[in-house]
Amino acid sequence: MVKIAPSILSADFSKLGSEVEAIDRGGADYIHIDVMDGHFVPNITFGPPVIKCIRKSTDKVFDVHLMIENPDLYIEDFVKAGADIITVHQESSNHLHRTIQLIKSYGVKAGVSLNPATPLETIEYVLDELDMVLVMSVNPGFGGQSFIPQMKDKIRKLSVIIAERGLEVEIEVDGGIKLDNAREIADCGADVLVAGSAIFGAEDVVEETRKFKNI
Ligand SMILES: O=C(CO)[C@H](O)[C@H](O)COP(=O)(O)O
Ligand SMILES: [Fe+2]
Repeated sequence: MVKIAPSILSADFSKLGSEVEAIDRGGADYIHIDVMDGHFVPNITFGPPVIKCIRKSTDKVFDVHLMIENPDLYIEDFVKAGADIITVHQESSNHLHRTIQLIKSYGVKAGVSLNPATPLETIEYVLDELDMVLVMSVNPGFGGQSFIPQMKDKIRKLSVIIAERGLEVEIEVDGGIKLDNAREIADCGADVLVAGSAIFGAEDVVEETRKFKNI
């Protein structure tokens, strides 16, 4: 069954604890946490202190999506704050293999994310080191953008590569996922669907999370 990872990027930050409790109650598998530094992407969100605070609100898996430059400098801080999966961008690391080893050295899961324009070939030689590949289906930086349709082909191709190589790497897809395209994206081979504005923009966040779980 496809996993659902609501992105707190679109939550009401003035009540972040109760927003996280709501997606937990709705059946979220992962809590997707978007960290932006104003350099790698043209937006700034939050860092380890905020993550440490919301760690008290749920036991669910913290799926931390780092959209930052020099990620190696901050991995330890995110682990200490409560991250379970740490995903870095392929485009943000000069020594991606080293960054992946660093993440795994702390006993947490390692993911690599690809911007829409970045080919799958760029992770060919690190794929067997990974727990997750995060396929960005919008250009990172903001919630509420539209799904880029060409990413369906990318998800399908990645799914075939993972199966052919006999790997256990989850495919997470992030950006522009709504109730009306979620099934189709899952059918392309996605294991985890991120949804931010679609869930937190709804009247009833618990109910909307449940609807995603039931697609
Ligand atoms: O990483 C992200 C943006 O860079 C977000 O996780 C993503 O965009 C989710 O928001 P939405 O579901 O509203 O598109
Ligand atoms: Fe994200």
